[in-house]
Amino acid sequence: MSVPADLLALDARDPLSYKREEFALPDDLIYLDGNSLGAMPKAVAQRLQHVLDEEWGRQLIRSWTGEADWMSLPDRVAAKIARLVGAKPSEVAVGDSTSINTFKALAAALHQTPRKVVLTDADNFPTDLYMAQGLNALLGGQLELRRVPSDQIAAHLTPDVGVLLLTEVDYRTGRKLDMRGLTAAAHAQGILTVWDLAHSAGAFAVDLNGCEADFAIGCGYKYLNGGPGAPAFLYVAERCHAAAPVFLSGWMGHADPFEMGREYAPAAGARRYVVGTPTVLSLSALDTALDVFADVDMEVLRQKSLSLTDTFIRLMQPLTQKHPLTLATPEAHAERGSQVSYHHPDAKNIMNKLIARGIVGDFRTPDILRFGFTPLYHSHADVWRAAEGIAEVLA
Ligand SMILES: Cc1ncc(COP(=O)(O)O)c(C=O)c1O
Ligand SMILES: Nc1ccccc1C(=O)C[C@H](N)C(=O)O
Repeated sequence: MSVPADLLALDARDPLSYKREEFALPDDLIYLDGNSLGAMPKAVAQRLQHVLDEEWGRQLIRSWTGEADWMSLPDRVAAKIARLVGAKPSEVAVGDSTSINTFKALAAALHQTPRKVVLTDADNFPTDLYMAQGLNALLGGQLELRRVPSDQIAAHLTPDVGVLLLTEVDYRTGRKLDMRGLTAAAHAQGILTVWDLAHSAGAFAVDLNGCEADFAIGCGYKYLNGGPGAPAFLYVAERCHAAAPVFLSGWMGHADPFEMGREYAPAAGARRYVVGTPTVLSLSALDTALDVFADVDMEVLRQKSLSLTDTFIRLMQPLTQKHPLTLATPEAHAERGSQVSYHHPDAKNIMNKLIARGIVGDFRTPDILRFGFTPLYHSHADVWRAAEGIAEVLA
């Protein structure tokens, strides 16, 4: 069997098809895991070679301030991410991991309210829960981490809740929450919001300012393609800066680090949330990876993402009749991120077989088969080939 004509026609008029060329991806692989580790933009290799040979190798310490200007690299990367998440450049700080930024955001948010309850999704990504637990230990156990199923969040926005900590797109099911509606409902009860955009940033247009979000965090190595362990980001709405203290007050977030003053004084804007020395190699990789988005209209990207996931769900539908396979991802576009997941009792074994055939997705406990779609490098033909391979493995 070969790729059906209707899918080839969709690919023929795909406005993003030229983007595939910008990525180094093995031809014999259908890589459906850009939601865990994004593929490598080819330009990153050249950029890193330049950083090694010239910026580090020849210019050495002069690169902190010279042409390379490593000191401002976090801010330059922040400006590129800000465009993708609907924020002002001065509201985004780049560096550290998502986990650490979750700690910064949660600590700063809790400081702005006398309330002690953190409301979260019971199935939130583990690190979000763990960071809240660690912060609670630091605060002497005064917090209550209240976990409820995601469809009951709205009903639990009660006046004792101080902070709402949510991941916009669920890493297991791919279900997308209504960030605008939940943020407004939280604010109506005097609750601050911390949104984890790990599976949102770079997957579709995020509108933090439009949603009046207070705090957000996100990953650099998933849909932003910044490479393994890429720096993460923290968003703090401008109106929260004055009241959001910098607890991890490192010298690189100081207003004038080389003044070497004895007292901490925050830098302007979100730069204050940068802690220590910028990780230049990984920041450089992320900086160049973000250039892939420079000419991309995020609405066009979203339309293609939905077309890919719609196609996958349609092609998989007959398999759900024949096998103990059930769709875990909402079919409504407004409730879907850029991944599609299924429950299957033998999910782990099936995913291992798929990976052995070059169809790379994820198994997630307890029974989830997860497939991530990346409009920058997937075609509808890839979706069809993936579904064919899955059908053969299930058979
Ligand atoms: C929702 C979510 N938050 C956070 C993380 C990861 O955080 P970190 O980069 O600190 O490992 C992930 C994935 O690893 C994730 O899916
Ligand atoms: N950072 C990683 C390191 C190793 C293996 C996976 C990850 C992931 O990012 C997993 C991802 N957060 C997920 O949604 O499952």
